[in-house]
Amino acid sequence: MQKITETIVKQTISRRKAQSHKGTYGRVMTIGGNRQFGGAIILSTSAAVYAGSGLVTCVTDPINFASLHARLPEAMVISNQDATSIKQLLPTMDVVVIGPGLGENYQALKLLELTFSTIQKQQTLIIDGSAISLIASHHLKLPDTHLIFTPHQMEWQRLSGLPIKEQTPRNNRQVQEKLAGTVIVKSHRTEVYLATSKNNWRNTAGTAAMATGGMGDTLTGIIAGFVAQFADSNQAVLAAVYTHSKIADYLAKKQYVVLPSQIITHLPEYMAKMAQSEND
Ligand SMILES: NC(=O)C1=CN([C@@H]2O[C@H](COP(=O)(O)OP(=O)(O)OC[C@H]3O[C@@H](n4cnc5c(N)ncnc54)[C@H](O)[C@@H]3O)[C@@H](O)[C@H]2O)[C@@H](O)CC1
Ligand SMILES: Nc1ncnc2c1ncn2[C@@H]1O[C@H](COP(=O)(O)OP(=O)(O)O)[C@@H](O)[C@H]1O
Ligand SMILES: [Mg+2]
Repeated sequence: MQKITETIVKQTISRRKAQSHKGTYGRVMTIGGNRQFGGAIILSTSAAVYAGSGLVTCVTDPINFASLHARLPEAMVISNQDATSIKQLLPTMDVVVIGPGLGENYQALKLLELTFSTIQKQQTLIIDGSAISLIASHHLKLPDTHLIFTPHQMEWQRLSGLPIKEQTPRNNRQVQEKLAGTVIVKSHRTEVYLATSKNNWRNTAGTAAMATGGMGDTLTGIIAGFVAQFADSNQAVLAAVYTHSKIADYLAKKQYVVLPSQIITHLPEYMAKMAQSEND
């Protein structure tokens, strides 16, 4: 196992070029948030905006529009029932996140299937939460695109068939090869199995102060923002995993629990610090 450290973050986050605009920094679509789990997609979308994505569009149940906009006027919205707009806009995105708070009912399944049939080869699809559980329970065929799965250990058990005790690096890698995507197995020491490299990676940051609902939803937005902006996708994934946990470690010096929204608020400052020390 290789260690994910701050060096990777410093190598990944570069200073912004003066001659740039929002189009330079990537388009992200976040899909999820039913009536029960609106908070999950608000966290994912907020993390994508605060991580620096140029333009972010959230596809969710319209019941979540007002609460999302009250916290994050920067995000655009589309109703999760508006298949025409989704089909039209999804192919223009660099990165799509699906799953945070999506739920597992019939409507959620249809939205996941629509996403799979609309996504293009050159795009990146981050698959999280309910979307992972739906793929496992309905044995869905995966689309031909750049896939990033972000299961916690229980979701990984559902998707891979490996009980948590048998989730060894060797077994995880075997299933990753079948899925043909990058797999991030989240735990107290998250592991990353990159699709285009044989190296396996383990996070060196993270704290039990992160063990609270919405923490993984937040990670999806950070990964989306980093992949949308930075040239090397593998580096971007590793840097995102570390950044999420490192900000939590910093806040946990003074806090018993760290809230996902606090990590989001601290993203721009941490990223500026990393960009300044780019070549240190
Ligand atoms: N504010 C919100 O709207 C929230 C919505 N959420 C959404 O709720 C849906 C269901 O996700 P959940 O993860 O809650 O439910 P799941 O039923 O998929 O898994 C949760 C259970 O898995 C077990 N588990 C074992 N190892 C674990 C590990 N390493 N990390 C986490 N859990 C582990 C725990 O017993 C835990 O109760 C997802 O769509 C998710 O995005 C959650 O993220 C919680 C917050
Ligand atoms: N004890 C812990 N130590 C380090 N990181 C943790 C710990 N507990 C949770 N995390 C991190 O918090 C996130 C939880 O993700 P997940 O279970 O999907 O949350 P949710 O679905 O509620 O948003 C993961 O990134 C995981 O690595
Ligand atoms: Mg989760």
